[in-house]
Amino acid sequence: MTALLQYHSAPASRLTSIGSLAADCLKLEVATYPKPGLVSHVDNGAHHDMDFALLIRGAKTLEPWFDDLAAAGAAGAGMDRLRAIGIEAERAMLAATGGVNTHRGAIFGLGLLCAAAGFRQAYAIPLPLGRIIAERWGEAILSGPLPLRSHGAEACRRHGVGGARLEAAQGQPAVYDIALPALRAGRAATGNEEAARVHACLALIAAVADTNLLHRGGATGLAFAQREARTFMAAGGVGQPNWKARAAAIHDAFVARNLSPGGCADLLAMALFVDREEA
Ligand SMILES: CC(C)(COP(=O)(O)OP(=O)(O)OC[C@H]1O[C@@H](n2cnc3c(N)ncnc32)[C@H](O[C@H]2O[C@H](COP(=O)(O)OP(=O)(O)OP(=O)(O)O)[C@@H](O)[C@H]2O)[C@@H]1O)[C@@H](O)C(=O)NCCC(=O)NCCS
Ligand SMILES: Nc1ncnc2[nH]cnc12
Repeated sequence: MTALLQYHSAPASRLTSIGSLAADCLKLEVATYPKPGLVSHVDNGAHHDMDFALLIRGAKTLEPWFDDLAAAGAAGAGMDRLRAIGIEAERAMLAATGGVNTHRGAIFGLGLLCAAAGFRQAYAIPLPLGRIIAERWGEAILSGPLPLRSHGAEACRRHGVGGARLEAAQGQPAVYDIALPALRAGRAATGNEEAARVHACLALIAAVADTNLLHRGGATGLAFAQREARTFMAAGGVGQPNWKARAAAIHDAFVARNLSPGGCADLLAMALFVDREEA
């Protein structure tokens, strides 16, 4: 694959559009209600330091960094280079949000999808983006530096889950196997894009070991969140007549317990990106 890099270069306009699509997907995720415990255009969920405007500001700030990641992917960058850009993007996000971590997980997961999209466009390789991530960067993701004190790393150590790193190294299975089919089923059931996003979000919460839920609520919090989401999905998700009231009741129950599945919010945005990029 590396030899190809000397002879091909990616069309700049297509690469530029990757950052804008990624930022749009982050904005669409925020503009989705009811998402249990999460911030939306309606309320701040279980968050005291974030609101809709702050998350939109965070998303806008990241657009050029997603473009840089796409360009780096197109240029054949290894994980060290992507990590360096990701750390700069984290700094830019924190500067724009007054120090609030709005999108650290998204910089990582969506950033890797952008790098894979750049690579795929540059070499016209018709593989799913998740597979490109796993094959090109999977090993380096798992063997890379581990933050000692991040909430996610702590939750992984304590509860034996894989978190954002393992998801990415395995080619984003929650995006491909859970969120995308749910997004499409939600669309087919309702013809409504926001309802389809709610359906995908609840499907993710039902299945993913979100380290934010573990950090805030421990194993009990994660089990509660998964049980609520599974009951909602088993009753038909957004296919049930009173779906909005039921999803809003789950949202209220998460807020009352201070639970917020920030990882599932990121995975929803990532599914929206793959849905568009691989269409
Ligand atoms: C590899 C890193 C992602 C670091 O990961 P780690 O797990 O060690 O650390 P965290 O800082 O906790 O970040 C992980 C974030 O990933 C999201 N996430 C959680 N579970 C999953 C999952 N199962 N699958 C995928 N993604 C998941 C989640 O992000 C969202 O939550 C953020 C809010 O988090 P936090 O501030 O902890 O939460 P609060 O509850 O609000 O805190 P308090 O108010 O209680 O204090 C929000 O940002 C969402 O995005 C996890 O938080 C990575 O950061 C890394 O290595 N970076 C280096 C740069 C790099 O390599 N970049 C790659 C470039 S392509
Ligand atoms: N909508 C949202 N609410 C809270 N945390 C998030 N992280 C990413 N999107 C989020």
